[in-house]
Amino acid sequence: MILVSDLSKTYVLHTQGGISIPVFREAQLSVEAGECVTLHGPSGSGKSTLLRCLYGNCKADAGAIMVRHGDSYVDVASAPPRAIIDVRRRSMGYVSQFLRAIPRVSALDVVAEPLRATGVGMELARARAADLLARLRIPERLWHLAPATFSGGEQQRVNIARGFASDHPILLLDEPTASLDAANRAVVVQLIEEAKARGVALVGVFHDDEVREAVSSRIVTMQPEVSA
Ligand SMILES: Nc1ncnc2c1ncn2[C@@H]1O[C@H](COP(=O)(O)OP(=O)(O)OP(=O)(O)O)[C@@H](O)[C@H]1O
Repeated sequence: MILVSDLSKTYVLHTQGGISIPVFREAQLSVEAGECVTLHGPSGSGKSTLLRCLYGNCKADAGAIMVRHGDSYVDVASAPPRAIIDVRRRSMGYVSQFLRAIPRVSALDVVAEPLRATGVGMELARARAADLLARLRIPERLWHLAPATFSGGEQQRVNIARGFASDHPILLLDEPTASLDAANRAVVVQLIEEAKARGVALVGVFHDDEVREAVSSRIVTMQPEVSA
């Protein structure tokens, strides 16, 4: 589902004297349907940067990121924005650490939106959204409110529900359980297991050792690059 080859990334801090921060060099990664590959390594080793490159949010300097999109592949590292938007709509979801709350849109519709974008009717999309919000223990009285005023943990759970509501065959998870309690972490582990069973290819970063052990089909270790 994903094939990363020879991917290199160095950040250049143009506003700070052009200092270079090498993050990874000629990184390789492949992810099959039905597995959850975990990126693991010390803080600063580039886990989030690699996830952002996979999603097309961060431009690599060299290399390719072939992502399965319908019957063909798109190289996210070089594709035009229009192609990346289509990959995100139909093939690849992303659960970031923080919810980007949209003013005045209810939690239910925030969660239903990715499904609506793939052509699913409002009623079905909202029913699926309600099911996920209930599983993630968001009280029903909050479903019709915009999540901007929700607690950090509630916002994160809405974000997770949004990621898992869609039927994307690829899902990227950037520390989805960072501010959750044990009961909610267990729900996320369950959702990941169900996604694997449906054949979804997942790539994730999990700081929680127990969650990482529970969900990982494979663990890929990343090491910080040393400046030349
Ligand atoms: N937007 C950016 N501009 C410049 N440098 C950045 C940027 N984002 C990350 N970095 C640098 O790149 C390196 C890798 O950061 P990244 O966030 O990918 O690491 P990580 O392994 O996810 O870390 P953590 O476990 O702490 O979240 C770090 O040294 C960081 O300072």
